[in-house]
Amino acid sequence: MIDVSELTKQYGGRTVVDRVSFDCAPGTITGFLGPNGAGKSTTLRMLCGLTNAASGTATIGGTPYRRLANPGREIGVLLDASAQHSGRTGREVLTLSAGILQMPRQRVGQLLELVGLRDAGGQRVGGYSLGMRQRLGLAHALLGDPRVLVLDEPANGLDPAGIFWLRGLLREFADRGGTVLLSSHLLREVEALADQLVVIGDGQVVARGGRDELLAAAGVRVRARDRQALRRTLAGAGLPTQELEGGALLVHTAAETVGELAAQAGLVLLELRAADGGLEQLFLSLTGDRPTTTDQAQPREHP
Ligand SMILES: Nc1ncnc2c1ncn2[C@@H]1O[C@H](COP(=O)(O)OP(=O)(O)OP(=O)(O)O)[C@@H](O)[C@H]1O
Repeated sequence: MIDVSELTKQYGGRTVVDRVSFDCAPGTITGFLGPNGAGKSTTLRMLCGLTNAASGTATIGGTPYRRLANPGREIGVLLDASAQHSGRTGREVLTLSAGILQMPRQRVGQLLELVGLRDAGGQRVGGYSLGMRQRLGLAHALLGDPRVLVLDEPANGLDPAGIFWLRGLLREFADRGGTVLLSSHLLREVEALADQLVVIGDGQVVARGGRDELLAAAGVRVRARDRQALRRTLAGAGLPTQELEGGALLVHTAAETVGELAAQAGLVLLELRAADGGLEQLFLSLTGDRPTTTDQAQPREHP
């Protein structure tokens, strides 16, 4: 369990993280979203004890990162995949860390296999692509068999197959009771992966909650064989509708509610899904910013 409470940070007299609070429960994946410079990385760095907070607290299982006896066994962290020793091989990097974490050496081979670097384990990290460094960073984060993962832009540099693989890996980790917190600009990625969302804009949390519940605010697109009957049914349940192109209706409620009402009324639905834009619309309306919707984000360096 991650618990962030009233976390605040100033740089040069400017508040860049402003009383940020949220928590992440075991078995869930939380997406931490916000435009460039919103304060995501700074928040994650404070959570992982890399930057001091001006005020507020951040704990992992009730303990601040710096007071964890063997942090790598509790929390796996990947904040900057490019910050790895370029002169060592992937296998050496993991073997050194396995020693520090007191993990059995055979775990190194297992993890290289898991992240798809079995054949590249003997190559120097300096020759790795960004996607390979990201995979190595994930192996590193998973090395101590932690219950919590904190990942800053983990999909950066991964190709579509890599992103698909990452999704499965994180979902399985959460399904086994792990807690995942990941930041991303890639809204479609987060939409597909996270069950909880924390949206930050200008240092402040502007929305947080279940993904489905937050997306319901963006509305549902529904199309029935008999549009007028559907409109009457929804209106009868106190749900006003708006006309969309293609004969569809926009309604502000959960898709499940629309489906149930339609079924009760014996209506045939031809389409029922989150309204176009989904998370992107939500993000824009909350932060007034333009998100990155393709895999173009670049890693940042932190002084
Ligand atoms: N070490 C630092 N010194 C001074 N200002 C900093 C430092 N680190 C971050 N900032 C500033 O704090 C603000 C928040 O930065 P942060 O990196 O946390 O944002 P972010 O949401 O992670 O952005 P991005 O998505 O672009 O990585 C920015 O205005 C940034 O310029």
